[in-house]
Amino acid sequence: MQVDLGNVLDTASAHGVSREALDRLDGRVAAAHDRIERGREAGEHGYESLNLPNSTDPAAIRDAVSRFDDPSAVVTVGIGGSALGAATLTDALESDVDAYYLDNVDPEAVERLLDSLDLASTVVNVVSRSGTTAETLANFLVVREAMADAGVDWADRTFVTTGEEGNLRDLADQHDLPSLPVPDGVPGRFSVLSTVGLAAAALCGHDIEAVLEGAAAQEARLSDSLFDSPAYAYGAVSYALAERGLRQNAMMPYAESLETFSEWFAQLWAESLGKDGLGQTPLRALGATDQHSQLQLYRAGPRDKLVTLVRATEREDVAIPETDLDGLAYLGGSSLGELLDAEFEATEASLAAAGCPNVRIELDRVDEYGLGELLYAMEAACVLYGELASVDTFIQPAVEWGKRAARGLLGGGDFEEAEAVEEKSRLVVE
Ligand SMILES: O=P(O)(O)OC[C@H]1O[C@](O)(CO)[C@@H](O)[C@@H]1O
Repeated sequence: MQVDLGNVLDTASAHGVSREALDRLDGRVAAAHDRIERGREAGEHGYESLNLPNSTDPAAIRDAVSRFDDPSAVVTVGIGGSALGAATLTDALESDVDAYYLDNVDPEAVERLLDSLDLASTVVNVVSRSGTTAETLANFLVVREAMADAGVDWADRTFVTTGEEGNLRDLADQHDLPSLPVPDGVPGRFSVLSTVGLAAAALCGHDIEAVLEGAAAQEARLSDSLFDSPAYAYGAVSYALAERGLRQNAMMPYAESLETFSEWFAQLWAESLGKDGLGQTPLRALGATDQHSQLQLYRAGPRDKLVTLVRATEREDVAIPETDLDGLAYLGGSSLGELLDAEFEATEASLAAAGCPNVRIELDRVDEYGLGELLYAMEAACVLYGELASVDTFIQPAVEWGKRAARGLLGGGDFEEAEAVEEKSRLVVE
């Protein structure tokens, strides 16, 4: 995996992040790296996430899921970090096992999915670090009843990943369900390289060892200089641009297989760095598709964005047939992959020509190893950004208000937030 900052330097006159500015910042990167390494050594909350390539035991995961041989489908019931990491892996990789995610409580979508499945050959993979998340537990209760109604022994088809305490742990112990622990010190959004993200991947037959090897390769590149570590180069330049007002980051992979990766990145970047009025808002885009929807804004709208372009340099390809249609000869005989690469490079240059900084991230392939590299590098980039911005990267207190309000509205307790919902002003125009 490589990170190319060239277009940031080429647009320095528009935002000030020049080579000299990066050289000055590199001193702070060294201090931040030192802090991160001390946190990793001590197994501190959050920093422990960066030890996962070496601490996760793929054999234990394989052993735990081995009872489910040859499922037709795996339904992961989890939300946020308890779904997005696994989904990034299974949505990017091919498998004979269909992987689905119940990471929302939309009744129509849940019913549609359950009606479409052969529940007798489906594995239900319930994941919750806290074991108390309302959406996850509600969905699981619905899935469990659907299985019972279909005459399927749900306890025989359910696998759990959760903490030592919580409703889900109680339920797993009560019914002696096969389970895996979530690792200590690893926040949800940093848990893809653990039992949380890898159980579903193992159930779908993916090479989870290769995912960890790719991650370990980027772990080995962490150093006290951004010029030696692709992860730190990305984290440092994103921070430096945000400090200069570019507080939006459009993650734009040029691979359909990486679309879910952008969702995973959005949680990582938003929930980790969105604090104290700071942060960098992640935008989700897809190349080449969003050249035809969002690029106008990126080039000619507010000068407040970094665009991150991601691609794989090796992939399957499809030839474009020769044609005698007028004006299309330039396409005939080339391939969709060549066209996609031309679009990628043209968009990169078009952004730079408009003074919009962009970073190129290149993987060899979208495979287990490449995904391991990418996921780990983005996590390390986020941790470094958090250090440079002096925010607590590993907490997310702002999400609790809404949870209390929703619970109060459902009679799950006396929460002042629920009252605030009731007191909302109304100016309805219809
Ligand atoms: O794994 P859990 O505890 O169910 O939490 C799910 C998600 O909800 C959050 O706590 C936010 O509400 C995320 O940080 C987390 O990834």
